[in-house]
Amino acid sequence: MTLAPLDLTTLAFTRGLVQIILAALMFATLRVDQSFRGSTWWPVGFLASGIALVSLPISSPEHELALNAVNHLLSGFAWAALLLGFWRFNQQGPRLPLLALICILPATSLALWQIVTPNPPLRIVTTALAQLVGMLALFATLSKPYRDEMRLPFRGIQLLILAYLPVFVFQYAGIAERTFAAPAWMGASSYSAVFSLVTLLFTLSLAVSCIGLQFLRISVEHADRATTDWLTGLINRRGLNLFAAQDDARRRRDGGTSAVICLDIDHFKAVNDRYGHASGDLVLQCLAEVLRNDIRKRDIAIRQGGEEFAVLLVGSGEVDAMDVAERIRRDFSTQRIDTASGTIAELSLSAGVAVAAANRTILQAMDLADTALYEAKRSGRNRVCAAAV
Ligand SMILES: Nc1nc2c(ncn2[C@@H]2O[C@H](COP(=O)(O)OP(=O)(O)OP(=O)(O)O)[C@@H](O)[C@H]2O)c(=O)[nH]1
Repeated sequence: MTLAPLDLTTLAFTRGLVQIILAALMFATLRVDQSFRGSTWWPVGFLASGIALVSLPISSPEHELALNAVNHLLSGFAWAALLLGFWRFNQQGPRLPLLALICILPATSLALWQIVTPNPPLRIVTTALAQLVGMLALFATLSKPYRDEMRLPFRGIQLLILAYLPVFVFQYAGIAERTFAAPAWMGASSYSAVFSLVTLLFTLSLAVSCIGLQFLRISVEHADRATTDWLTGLINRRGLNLFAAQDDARRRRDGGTSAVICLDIDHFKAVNDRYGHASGDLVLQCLAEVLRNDIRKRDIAIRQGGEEFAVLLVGSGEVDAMDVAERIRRDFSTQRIDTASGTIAELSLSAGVAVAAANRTILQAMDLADTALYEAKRSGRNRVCAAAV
């Protein structure tokens, strides 16, 4: 049994059309994302590669150079655009020398063909090299996802590249050496047709992965926003519940304590009344910054709402928590905030501290810290009180 030879040019044209349709689909679906991180370069890459393939069957002796140029330059640019998209998506800066190499290789191939000597193997190797460099650079980029949620899909695309790479190398090395190692039951042109179809599958999977990644990013950012306070960038009350549950589980498992500090700006209403609501917002942002500076990386600063804040000190006890609360109180009191209505000075806050242990959850400790905070307000403000045990 042998497979009937397939028309390779028609297959390449079909692949090109599919890529153009995929690019249009990407543009349409990814328009929902306002930041367009990565997304604009991805469809640009698929579009460029699609146009290069669609131009293959066009035969016009007087425009041969132009057609060759379109085909070569676009295929290099397509990989450069795809890579740029992944770098932007992964929050990495562009590596310009690598991009230049990917664009220059097919151009060199074209120049050699047109100016030096038409040499089919050299032309194929040089052009394929650009795609190979692009693929390897993409593989390397996917090894370092910008956040944990992307690890699994990135691994998936790496596997895709690993599966496609041998087919790619085998095909181009075979053509270049003119030693086509197609199996006996499959004619040489059938093998090329299989290669073409595998390439189509690879391209399709890559395009679907790009769309999937973009939607994953949007949903991850929505989830972030749901647990983040928009004004200060701190964790909000909903986020606190998640971290509190995690910390409770950790302490049940490993023992030890964690501490919470509840904080409330003193006479904040007077600040709003005197300097305006926008200036009040600056004070809230200023306290958020003080909190960020005064706690460790593993601790969590929370804006509970209004001018009420909290800090979860993971693995800490009361003595440490009292020190941190005192430091925050002191640092906040030295802040000066310039506003259109004058400089806001004499800022102060009150704080209450409590400890969560095996028999007390973070949220129960928060209630106790709140009572201690009330005590601090009642006894004159601008002070830190520990919860009565
Ligand atoms: N600028 C600004 N003000 C807010 C925001 N959320 C709540 N507030 C204001 O915070 C003020 C809280 O006032 P109070 O609860 O009376 O507390 P206070 O004036 O700080 O008094 P004490 O806590 O007793 O020292 C109110 O005037 C609210 O309008 C916000 O997001 N931005």
